[in-house]
Amino acid sequence: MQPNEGYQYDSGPPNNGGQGHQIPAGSRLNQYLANNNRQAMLTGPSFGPGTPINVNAPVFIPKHQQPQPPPPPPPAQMVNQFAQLSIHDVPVQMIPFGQINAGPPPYGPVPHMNHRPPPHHQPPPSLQPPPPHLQQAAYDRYQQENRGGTTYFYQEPTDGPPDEEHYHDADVGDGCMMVVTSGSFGYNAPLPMTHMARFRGKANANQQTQFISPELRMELLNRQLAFDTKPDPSMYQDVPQAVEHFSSLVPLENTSLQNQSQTTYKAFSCRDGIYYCLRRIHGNRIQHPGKQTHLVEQWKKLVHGNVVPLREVLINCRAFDDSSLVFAYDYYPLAETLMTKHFDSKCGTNFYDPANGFRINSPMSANLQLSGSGANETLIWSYIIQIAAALRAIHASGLACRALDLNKIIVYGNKIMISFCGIQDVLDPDSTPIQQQQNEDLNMFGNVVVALATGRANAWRKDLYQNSKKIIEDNFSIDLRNVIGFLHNNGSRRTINEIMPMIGGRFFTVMENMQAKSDVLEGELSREMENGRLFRLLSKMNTVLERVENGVDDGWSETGDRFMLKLFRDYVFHQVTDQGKPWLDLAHIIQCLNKLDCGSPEKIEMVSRNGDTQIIVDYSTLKRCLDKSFRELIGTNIILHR
Ligand SMILES: Nc1ncnc2c1ncn2[C@@H]1O[C@H](COP(=O)(O)OP(=O)(O)OP(=O)(O)O)[C@@H](O)[C@H]1O
Repeated sequence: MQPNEGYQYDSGPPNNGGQGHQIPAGSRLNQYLANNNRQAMLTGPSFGPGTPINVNAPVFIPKHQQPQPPPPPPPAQMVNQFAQLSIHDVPVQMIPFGQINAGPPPYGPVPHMNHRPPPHHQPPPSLQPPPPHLQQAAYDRYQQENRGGTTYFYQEPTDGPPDEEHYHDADVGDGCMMVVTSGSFGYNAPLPMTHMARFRGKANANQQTQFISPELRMELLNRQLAFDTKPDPSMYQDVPQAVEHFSSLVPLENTSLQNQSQTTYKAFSCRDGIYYCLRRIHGNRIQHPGKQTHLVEQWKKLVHGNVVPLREVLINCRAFDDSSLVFAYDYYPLAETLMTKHFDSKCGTNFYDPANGFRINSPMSANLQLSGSGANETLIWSYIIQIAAALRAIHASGLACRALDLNKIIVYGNKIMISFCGIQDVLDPDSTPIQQQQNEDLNMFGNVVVALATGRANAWRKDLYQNSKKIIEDNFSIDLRNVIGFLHNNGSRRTINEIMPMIGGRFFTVMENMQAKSDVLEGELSREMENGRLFRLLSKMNTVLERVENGVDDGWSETGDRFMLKLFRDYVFHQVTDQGKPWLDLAHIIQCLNKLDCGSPEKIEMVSRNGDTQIIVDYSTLKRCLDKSFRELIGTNIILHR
């Protein structure tokens, strides 16, 4: 290796029994180091060998220089601290569905990495595919049980993870990996399910301050799982593989019922790689596209936080063996309707797997329960404010919702959104004046509030209304009664803006709550943003380090800039104390990586494992080494998948 600008090295120290290389007193190097950071030398801890070098982390001690016999294990405190910061390191036992079930293979494209290990690179024994008899044994370990129409595959209890990582059965959902429901629902969840269940372990203080909060993480993981669900094609023979540019259709409701006129699916768009919510209108042929769909463009332009955006309309679509009308909306994973949330939950026919947050409706939920717990007044006001905001935007765009009921309002996190807008305008182009249609929206809005307040989905019906009024008078504030009275007052001309004075100060409460949530999320985002940056840096480093060959250059990883990076890797991750104990400190790792990322002028001392080479180098040089090596890689024979 040639000396390079920005770093120096000497020819390597003699092996002096773990004392490291002594920098000669009076040498220019010693003076340089002494002048540079005198203060740190006086106060900083000396972990390194021999002369206390002015670096802000212990010097890497080559293995053969460590004192013999091998030191006792590091103090529990240090190890624990590091372990607490790591993701659970318990080996996760995952057996692909294809190996536990003689049925169809796992669905969806299995990512194929095309990884070709070099000839001398043997996978560790644990990664070798198990012999057939062991595969059978793996299959045998899975028990099958039918509970309430849902078939669970679960693993017989084994020795389990180490004590400190023990999860209660409820946490891992009986090791449940695969959920098949009777009838038409059979979702094959991807393998990460098992490890996601493990994330449910209690977070400790360190995790809470340094990483995303466990509740939010679980919520996001659950949503991710919903994105990843794939349908079982053998059970969904009537669901097409593709609908124009949409593929991987997953029913979001029971599609096997008789006489359904509309059904909903999650689908993946090959155009932009995003999931959408498709609403199919069965057997609907559009005779005059221009006339019937002229309001679609206006709906597509409507952008509001409480309205699910309409993205596309497919007319006369043949994918379902008829002429269907398909509306594509943004997809919100695990969103549920107000009907499901407040009226369905007690009937017990919805399936919810607490281990992975996987939620589907079972076929039994077809018989909707019309009574439920409803909602309390605070929640109802929050809904009123959000629905009013949505209607205000819709009406201001010269449109009317025309279909507003408990099934058309979805709950996503702590916000609610009006879904499936625009369908009515295409199905039933109406010549009624828009004010009248908007007035009708207010009536339907009133119905929703009455239903939520009374806990009966049809409480607004004429024959039940007197009784409903009585319940509301007995249990809710006069302000809420006034709002309902205003929304149901057909006698006068009304606009949605008139509801504002009735909402009054409650508006600020809802706004403050949302602001608080957004602050929390922003805080989480800023932490994760830093993690993402360091992850990219680590990925870059690891693609370069220990690469067996780069094109024709066999010694690529051991020479030049890569040699520097290897020493740096040891400096960052493989530090030991002067007693030879592993020195584990996440703060050190993060600090080093941050300095590398920004190319700090600060210098560090790196020592090769055999102790022959000692290098003083600044981070900016290391950054150049990394960038240059990575450029060399992508400039030669690497195929980049973006
Ligand atoms: N934009 C969306 N993103 C994700 N899920 C959605 C979206 N819009 C609706 N859903 C979900 O689609 C499912 C279909 O709705 P649901 O089955 O309640 O309606 P429906 O029974 O078809 O209503 P209706 O009785 O009016 O026909 C619901 O679980 C709902 O949460």
